[in-house]
Amino acid sequence: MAGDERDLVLGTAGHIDHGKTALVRALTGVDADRLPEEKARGITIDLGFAALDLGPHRLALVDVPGHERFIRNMLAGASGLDLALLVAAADDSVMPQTREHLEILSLLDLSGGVVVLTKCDLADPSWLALVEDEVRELVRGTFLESAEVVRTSATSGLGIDELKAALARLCATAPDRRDPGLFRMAVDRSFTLAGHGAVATGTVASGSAAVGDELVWHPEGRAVRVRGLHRHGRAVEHVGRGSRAAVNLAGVHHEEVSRGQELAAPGYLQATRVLSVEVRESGLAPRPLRHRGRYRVHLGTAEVAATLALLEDRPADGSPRLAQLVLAEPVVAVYGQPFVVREESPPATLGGGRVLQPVARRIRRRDLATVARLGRLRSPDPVERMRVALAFQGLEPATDRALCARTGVAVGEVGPILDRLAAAGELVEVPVGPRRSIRIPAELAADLEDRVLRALKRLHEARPRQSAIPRARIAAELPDLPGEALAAGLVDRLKARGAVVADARAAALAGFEPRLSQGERRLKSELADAIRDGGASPPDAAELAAMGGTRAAVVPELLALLRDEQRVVEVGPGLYLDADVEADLRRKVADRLADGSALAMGDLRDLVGTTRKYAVPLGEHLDRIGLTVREGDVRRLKNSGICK
Ligand SMILES: Nc1nc2c(ncn2[C@@H]2O[C@H](COP(=O)(O)OP(=O)(O)OP(=O)(O)O)[C@@H](O)[C@H]2O)c(=O)[nH]1
Repeated sequence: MAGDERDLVLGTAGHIDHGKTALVRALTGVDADRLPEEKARGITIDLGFAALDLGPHRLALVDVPGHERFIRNMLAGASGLDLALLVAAADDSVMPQTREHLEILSLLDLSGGVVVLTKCDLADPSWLALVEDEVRELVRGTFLESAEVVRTSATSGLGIDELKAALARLCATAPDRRDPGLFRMAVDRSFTLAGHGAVATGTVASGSAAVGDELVWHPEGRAVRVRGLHRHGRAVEHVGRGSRAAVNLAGVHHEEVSRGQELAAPGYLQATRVLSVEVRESGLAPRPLRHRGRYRVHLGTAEVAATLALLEDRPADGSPRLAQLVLAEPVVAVYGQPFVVREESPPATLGGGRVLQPVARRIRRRDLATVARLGRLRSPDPVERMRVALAFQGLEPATDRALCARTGVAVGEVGPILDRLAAAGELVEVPVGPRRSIRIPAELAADLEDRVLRALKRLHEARPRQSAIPRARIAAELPDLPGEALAAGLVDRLKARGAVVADARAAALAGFEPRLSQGERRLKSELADAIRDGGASPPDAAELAAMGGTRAAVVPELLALLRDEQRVVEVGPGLYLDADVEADLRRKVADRLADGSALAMGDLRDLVGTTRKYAVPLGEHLDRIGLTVREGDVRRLKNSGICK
């Protein structure tokens, strides 16, 4: 939400027992430790939630566990945070999970926060000054470098008002996160509500949802309906970005819903097992990331086993490397989404990064051109990212919503960017079906056109006697193209720039001339003569083949050549009439039927002076070309004017 009223998500971070939960209670009055075991042991095991109104701003507080063993729960809570509340207890100072949480929040790309020295009632001022120095040293060079440091005591109430004031200042000044405009929520908890069914809770990462909306439940990809909504415990009609939401779902059983799954607007996300990413090593990592290393990847609220495929060597400056994550289970992600890489045993946070391709194919390290293209997705320029995403997309159609997920461009800006690219000639429209077309990068269209030209060249070489190649045959030569419409569209583009000559049926490279031997040329004119001399009773296929003698095999090609030269007309399978004879036939039939009369088969036979053997296919030919229509045993003129 822009301007002076905002919904933001703030997460606690810090070592076990450093007073995170007590601080949340002091700020909001809510005990975020809700599990009986948490209360019994006095530690946070899973995520706790509370809301804090700060004047015009509303903060959703996520309280995370500090214990090392529950770091995966911390990671689930840390996804989707805008701001951090990093705590260090005054009597304990900086401890291992203070460092690890800070590192994880840095990897997750948080924009800011407040540092809190808790339990200040337990330390004297000189000690406090030392702890504050240590904490300031810790955050140097991180996103909290310029964060305010506030001293508090949950026991005495010291500093709680100052902390609220600091948080209000932070809400007012934190940079706006761009909202792609489509609903998305990672599920962090699910339960059943008697009489209402499944409820999934989470932090709304983007967009908004209203009661009655249809959403998709991922990674299953099933449609579900929003039956009811709660925001911070109150029934509401809709929830938006930055809210803690409980979504009552129709269409799914609560036992099926679990942490790590997501709810999203239809058409937005697509489940995948391969993500292209950029990844960097954590400064705290005890060992480097390995190519083909098996790790745990934390993405959203999901935690999935994955193999890391590094696509680049380690850059000297420590900047992130291009890589792919091959996941053991499908996940959903969007462009730019941060993730963390950990190892189970011994447990350690090794690194993290952001997603560049939320749906990817495997890329080989030695495929340098593709690796370089992937690198271009790092661009801060949305137009460049769109270009690259479309190049990767190739011929697969993508909706604006899918492109939004793949580029991080807000859904409303996708169309205008595509229009701009099309206007600049960078995108061209090609047909992919009878009434469907897609826009593809001009570069890809040029590559495809090149492939059509090469296919035509191959086909001409294989059929030197054929003046043109049927469009269907050209399409068959490029089996990976989706459907004949695309091949036909590419032929038309080539025709428009004069590289091929084509009609509705067939195409040839511009300047191609069929090549015939002397004997073949002679045979061709003999065939033409025989067909002409046969009049309306020309030689049939067997007779024509017999004329070929030892060259019988090339007869069909020579006939096709005569047809392409419009010297003969194929009136039935293997049955050719001289072009003049065929025109004469049409004229005679048209004249005869001009008065609306009907023509029986015997009449047609007598009219053109042939036998029944020929009259039947001739009649069918006249129907096929639209001159006549058959009504039972007779034919009538379909409409006038066809016969010229
Ligand atoms: N004296 C004093 N004790 C505090 C203060 N804040 C918390 N404590 C105590 O410190 C202990 C741990 O506090 P929690 O708030 O549960 O700590 P936590 O960081 O949430 O712990 P985990 O979530 O399990 O990591 C509890 O016994 C609290 O009563 C404080 O300001 N002063």
